[in-house]
Amino acid sequence: MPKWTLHTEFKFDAAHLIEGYDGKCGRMHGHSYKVHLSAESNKLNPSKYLETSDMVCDFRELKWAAKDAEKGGLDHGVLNELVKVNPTAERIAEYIYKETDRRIPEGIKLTITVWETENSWVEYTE
Ligand SMILES: Nc1nc2c(c(=O)[nH]1)N=C([C@H](O)[C@H](O)COP(=O)(O)OP(=O)(O)OP(=O)(O)O)CN2
Ligand SMILES: [Zn+2]
Repeated sequence: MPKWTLHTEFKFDAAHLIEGYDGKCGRMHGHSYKVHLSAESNKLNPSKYLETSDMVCDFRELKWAAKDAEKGGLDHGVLNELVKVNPTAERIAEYIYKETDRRIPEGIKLTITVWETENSWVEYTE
């Protein structure tokens, strides 16, 4: 069976605090988040910008979170307001997974990796 795996990376800057955290991370502060996203599929699909079935999904659909928070993304946003859960790296990765999954065709296996700092990252998949 054929298999395609897309990989893309992007960055966004955002503020957050971890609610209930006993320490410095409980105060509002910022991170330059890096996100790596992979999308695996056994078939190709049409997309918003291409009618023929020649893409797993459009790279542009995978990178929505890099957009300005005022334009539907997470960049320069306050994550506590945007993601509606306690914005640990784990929850941010889960949020990006769910939001990306609903924008792309069915049958694509996503894996999301979020770096909160250069040395600390989390991977999320379902
Ligand atoms: N499992 C998790 N642990 C922590 C998270 C998280 O999202 N998941 N988040 C934080 C804080 O957001 C904090 O800002 C990051 O902490 P840290 O890795 O310590 O980053 P620093 O840049 O402050 O690193 P130092 O080595 O302390 O300078 C904490 N834990
Ligand atoms: Zn933090």
